[in-house]
Amino acid sequence: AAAGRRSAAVVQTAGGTKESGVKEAPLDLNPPRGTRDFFPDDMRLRNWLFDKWRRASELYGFEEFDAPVLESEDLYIRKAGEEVVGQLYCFADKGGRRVALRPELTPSLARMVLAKRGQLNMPIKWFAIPQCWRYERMTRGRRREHYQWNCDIWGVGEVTAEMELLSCIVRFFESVGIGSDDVGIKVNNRELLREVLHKNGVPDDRFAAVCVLIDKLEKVPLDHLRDDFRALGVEGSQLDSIAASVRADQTVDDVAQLVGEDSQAVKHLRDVFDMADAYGIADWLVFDPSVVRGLAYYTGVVFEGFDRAGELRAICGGGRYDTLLEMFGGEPIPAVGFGFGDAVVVELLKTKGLLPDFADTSVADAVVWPLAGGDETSTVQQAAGRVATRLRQSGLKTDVILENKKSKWVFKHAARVNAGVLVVIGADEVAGNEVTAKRLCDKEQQRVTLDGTHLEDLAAEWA
Ligand SMILES: OCc1cccc(Br)n1
Repeated sequence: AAAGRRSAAVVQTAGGTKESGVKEAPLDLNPPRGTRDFFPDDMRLRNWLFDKWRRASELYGFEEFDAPVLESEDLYIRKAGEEVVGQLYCFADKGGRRVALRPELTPSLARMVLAKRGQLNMPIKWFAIPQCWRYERMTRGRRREHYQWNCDIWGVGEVTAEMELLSCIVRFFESVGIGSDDVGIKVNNRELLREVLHKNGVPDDRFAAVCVLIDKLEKVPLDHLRDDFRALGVEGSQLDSIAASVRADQTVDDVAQLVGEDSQAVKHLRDVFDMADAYGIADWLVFDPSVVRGLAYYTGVVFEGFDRAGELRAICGGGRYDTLLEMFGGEPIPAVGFGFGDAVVVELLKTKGLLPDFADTSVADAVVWPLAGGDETSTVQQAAGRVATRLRQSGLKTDVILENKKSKWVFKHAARVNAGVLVVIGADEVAGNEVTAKRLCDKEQQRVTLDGTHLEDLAAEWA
């Protein structure tokens, strides 16, 4: 098709292809707006991050799962005014079905649990690293996709589930060199807000939508949201009292005075902080009654990782969502989980000088170089294929020089892929059923017979 753009455009039609002679616009070489290409250097960092996420998950006994990136739009139709729903990347497919690129993973997980209800060993401790999507007007220049590490525990109503998740997050941070002086985790309990709403006469069916608005208070002044609160029937002194209850500068004792020490919400919060020491995460946790997170379905403890320098957006977040299955017509199962995006944490690692250095990545242990170009090209290239196959079967990452290259190029390439040994095969070597192995760190070399496993042994030693 690119060739077609240079001469005459070749277009695919129902009856095949035809020359149209019409010059098409040059192909846009950028990825679609808001998306990223991952060239090998980018992929090395992504794989490194995902590996750290996977190791933390497996350390805590989570099992990996996944679901389609494309889901029925119905999974995300919620009326609480959430940003993630307002930015749904949705469309009608060729069958006229309303579908959406998943903006988050939890609804897919809920669908899977409901589908297998009664057949799953509970509790579920599952993790995934899905690519998630949103369709945001690019005026804000933000991404439309990110990879988000998710860990979820289903079937446990106890605070122990929250502790598993919070400490799993901390272990990840520690595994990449981030400490509790760099990052904290704000912890709150939406049940507090529910109790405050009850005290202020706000009907329970307004709870989710009020939480979504309260979440916006972090970025938007209360006066800018009064109309939205009024639309929910929350206004005047009632609103001021609710806004006062979520002020960040309060302790658990302060809110206990507000809602009563016998409050379940206060008890659950105290349990989290009381257990934090046992999990080695007390230094990381900060009570913050202003944190409610932006998802409508959270019902209990919520939490949010933040950089203590206050320069970045939330690093991760999550919470308890005990009634989500009711949204899908099922009997509720207690659940708690978090999402951890791949963007902010990389910014944090950059500012802390903690990004890994991949310069020494071993792309190949050995490079096999057939001295092609003469009458013997085919012979030496076949010999190279046999030698490379033997080395690969012995477990050595092996690259082959695929065309006639000058020595300077070959040595530069071998250095770029950080190979330890160069195996040279010319007509002489073929005739003697040998190869010449060169150790690249000091240029020591040996003629090695291809009989037996001498080559594999030496290459493994020199790789
Ligand atoms: O954090 C909300 C979100 C959802 C999907 C994609 C991106 Br980028 N961000």
